[in-house]
Amino acid sequence: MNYDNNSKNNNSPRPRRVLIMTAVEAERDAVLRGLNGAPGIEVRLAGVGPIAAAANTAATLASADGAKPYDLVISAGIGGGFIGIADIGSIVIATDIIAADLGAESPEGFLSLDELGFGSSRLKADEHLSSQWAQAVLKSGLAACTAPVLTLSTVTGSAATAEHLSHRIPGAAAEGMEGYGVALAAHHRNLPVMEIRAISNPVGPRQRELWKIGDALLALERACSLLPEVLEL
Ligand SMILES: O=C(O)c1cccc(C(=O)CC[C@H]2O[C@@H](n3cnc4c(=O)[nH]cnc43)[C@H](O)[C@@H]2O)c1
Repeated sequence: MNYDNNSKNNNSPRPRRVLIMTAVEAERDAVLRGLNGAPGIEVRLAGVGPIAAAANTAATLASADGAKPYDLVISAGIGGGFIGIADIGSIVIATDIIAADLGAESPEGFLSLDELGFGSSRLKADEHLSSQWAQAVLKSGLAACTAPVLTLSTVTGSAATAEHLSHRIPGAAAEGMEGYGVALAAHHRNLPVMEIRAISNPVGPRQRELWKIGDALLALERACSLLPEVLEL
């Protein structure tokens, strides 16, 4: 990817037109409140789950063909946090975006896409921008970390599955349902990608009534308010 850029002190070129994909309207509205009209960043709905997210991101990227293309894609939303790693109300910014349930079961255990020889279930997030954003979030007073973020078609709903995922993907801090779909669409166009998850619930036994969606949306809004400066837009 080539930007004409004057970005300071890094190897990543500075993005000029940024696409943020959220699953649902409440997340989109939180992101928009945070951005507060910042130029150069557009927010679109991905729908829930990796399939809708891939299709809608690909369509949105294609719609820019012939016009000014996007040059950075971000998957943003609330998510589950792995217990002891990412607490409710904290922010996780992905180092790696991993399709954690894409593969095959076998008597010996789960086989990923990589192990099956069909490609990779792990896509790298833009390292520099992700780290800059996490540092800015931390500096603002919110808890934040960079770590692998899992994408699943099925929200984890038991301690056994949470433990299994943690064991299979060491260091995973959060899970959501769209990141890999958004990232794959960006990857097919050689575009850099990031994923941010504001933690609304622990990964584990399903207790939907205990999800702190308001806290997570507020954290998402605050993190997104820092994005224009991080991207030097
Ligand atoms: O009910 C509401 O007001 C509301 C507001 C904002 C978002 C929602 C959602 O239900 C979003 C679904 C979205 O959240 C992600 N998510 C959240 N927790 C998890 C999890 O533990 N595991 C996987 N995904 C999670 C996911 O990306 C969904 O698309 C409701």
